[in-house]
Amino acid sequence: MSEFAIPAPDAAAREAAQERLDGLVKPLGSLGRLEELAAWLSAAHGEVPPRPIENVRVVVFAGDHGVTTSRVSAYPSEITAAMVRVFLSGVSGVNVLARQVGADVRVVDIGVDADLDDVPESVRAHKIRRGSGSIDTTDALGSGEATRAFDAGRAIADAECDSGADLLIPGDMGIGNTTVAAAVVAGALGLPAEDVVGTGTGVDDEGRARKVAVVEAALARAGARTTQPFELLTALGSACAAATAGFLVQGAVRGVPVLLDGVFSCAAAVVAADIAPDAARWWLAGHRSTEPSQAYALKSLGLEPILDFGLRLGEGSGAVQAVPTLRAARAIIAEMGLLADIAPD
Ligand SMILES: O=C(O)c1ccc[n+]([C@@H]2O[C@H](COP(=O)([O-])O)[C@@H](O)[C@H]2O)c1
Ligand SMILES: Cc1cc2nc[nH]c2cc1C
Repeated sequence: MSEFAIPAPDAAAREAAQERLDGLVKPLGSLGRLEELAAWLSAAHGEVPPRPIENVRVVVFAGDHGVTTSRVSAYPSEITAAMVRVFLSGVSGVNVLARQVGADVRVVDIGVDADLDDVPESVRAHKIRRGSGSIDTTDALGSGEATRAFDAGRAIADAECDSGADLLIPGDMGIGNTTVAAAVVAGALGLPAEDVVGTGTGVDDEGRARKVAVVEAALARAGARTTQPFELLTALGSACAAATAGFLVQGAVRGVPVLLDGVFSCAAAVVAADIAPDAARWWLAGHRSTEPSQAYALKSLGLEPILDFGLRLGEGSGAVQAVPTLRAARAIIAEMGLLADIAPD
């Protein structure tokens, strides 16, 4: 039994939605995935039609990863801290894409390997530590840090829900985090490193081989600890992975839909689903990343991404791109006419 009280989506609303969708002025089932999303949203909101999706919140979890010392990224780790300032100045990729759909973006320093004294205190309020251990040689986190980070993620989701969020999007910023995501997915699902490791920000074949070696060493070091989610986060994850997992679980506790993004949020989702299995009922997958471990994560969660645009930016950017599609799904069930009104008797 999970210790989290997660509400069940409304099965009667889902059924009523399906009935309405079947009666709309179109051939049965012809709006495909949009119909599925409309029914999902009706169940989440407990009403047909579901409410408009107005208050979309992206939270970018920023943190560093000790694996960068093994040259697993195409970019230096200093980019992580620099990008925090870019999010705050409003010119990152996700800032721009979020403005297109009227979504808010908040960045939180969970584990950046720098003292960001110049950024607002609210950004640093949930900081767990500077960086994380290099998982091939040592634990990512110290004792109690995975729980503290998980609770921080829950508190962040609570604050967003308290101020009226009706859709949560987890974003990520962390050089080296595709290596950690691959290790987390491989550890949780029992997969070989070779199958899950991708090219991240764009490493060459040698860079990818270094990533595989790091993940192999990390999995060997973690051993059977991968069977317990908080142990897995401690051994193979990071403060950001744990905080993102807490954010995803708390969205579900609050009954607020969550749109997962790329590889990092999906890796965190696999662990979050181990911690609170019913939480996944409140999650949709925004887009398909180019990272192989995201595909394994989505498969294990039974989620089919809404978009497949070849995005590999992270930050919540792919999920933000899927927001108009979710709104379109709501619009069809709210606004389309009925076939019965035009059909001959
Ligand atoms: O979301 C994805 O699927 C994704 C795929 C590749 C790279 N990223 C972003 O790039 C960074 C991690 O890439 P890397 O190569 O440093 O491991 C991190 O900041 C992620 O947000 C994100
Ligand atoms: C510039 C830059 C921006 C990013 N946003 C997410 N990951 C990133 C990695 C880099 C290198």
